[in-house]
Amino acid sequence: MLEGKDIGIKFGKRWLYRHVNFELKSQHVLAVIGDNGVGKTTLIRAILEQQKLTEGALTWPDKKPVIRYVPQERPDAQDFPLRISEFVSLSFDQGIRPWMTRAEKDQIQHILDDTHLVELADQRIDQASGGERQRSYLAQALLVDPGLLILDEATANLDNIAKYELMDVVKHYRDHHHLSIIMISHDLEIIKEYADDYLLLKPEGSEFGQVKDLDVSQLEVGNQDHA
Ligand SMILES: Nc1ncnc2c1ncn2[C@@H]1O[C@H](COP(=O)(O)OP(=O)(O)OP(=O)(O)O)[C@@H](O)[C@H]1O
Repeated sequence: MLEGKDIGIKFGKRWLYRHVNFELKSQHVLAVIGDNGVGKTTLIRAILEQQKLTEGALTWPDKKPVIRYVPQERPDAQDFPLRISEFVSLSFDQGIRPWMTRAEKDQIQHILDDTHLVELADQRIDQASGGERQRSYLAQALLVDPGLLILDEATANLDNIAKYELMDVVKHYRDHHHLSIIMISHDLEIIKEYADDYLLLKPEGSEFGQVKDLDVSQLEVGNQDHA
């Protein structure tokens, strides 16, 4: 669904990387990995058309899908005393209509159910736990039924139970809603469990392949569990 061909990004005189090649297959999970500062988020910004490539191209062989981006933390979510159900519903474009239709309410209910948030629907998001907040960001992203979901270190601050809970929801949507996923992660266990392919970014030459063939010895030791 997405092809990156000979991508290079340069800031000033410094190349972050050159000759980056990868492919995101439909309903696959692509893990983008690499050391801190190598340019993982910059590549995501390029996919979101917020960053120009210096060379190479990103192409969508079919129609470009609806894309939703889930970051590690959303400081804006903390600024308003919204209930989780209200936060999730912000994805709807209601225009000037202040109420939700029956169909929209049903969709919210469905997504809250899938993300295990039904009992927390009236909880304020600024008072929710890290795992509950991440599931709320995910629910908001999934509400519009995207074709591509981008997770930017979405599990980095979560404990073992919460991160597997979150990724199981993502996996369910991948399997049942024709969803493809790009995830930035430093967590090798999560990558091995949930990702199909990997793109290892390195200034001296990037590598794309299947996770089952990933040689973990070349990754920075101790970098797995933090952002
Ligand atoms: N607009 C910009 N102008 C100049 N330099 C930039 C710009 N955007 C990013 N950089 C630099 O590019 C490098 C890569 O940043 P990026 O955030 O993409 O790395 P990352 O791999 O996501 O890092 P981390 O794992 O720490 O989140 C950094 O050195 C950053 O300072």
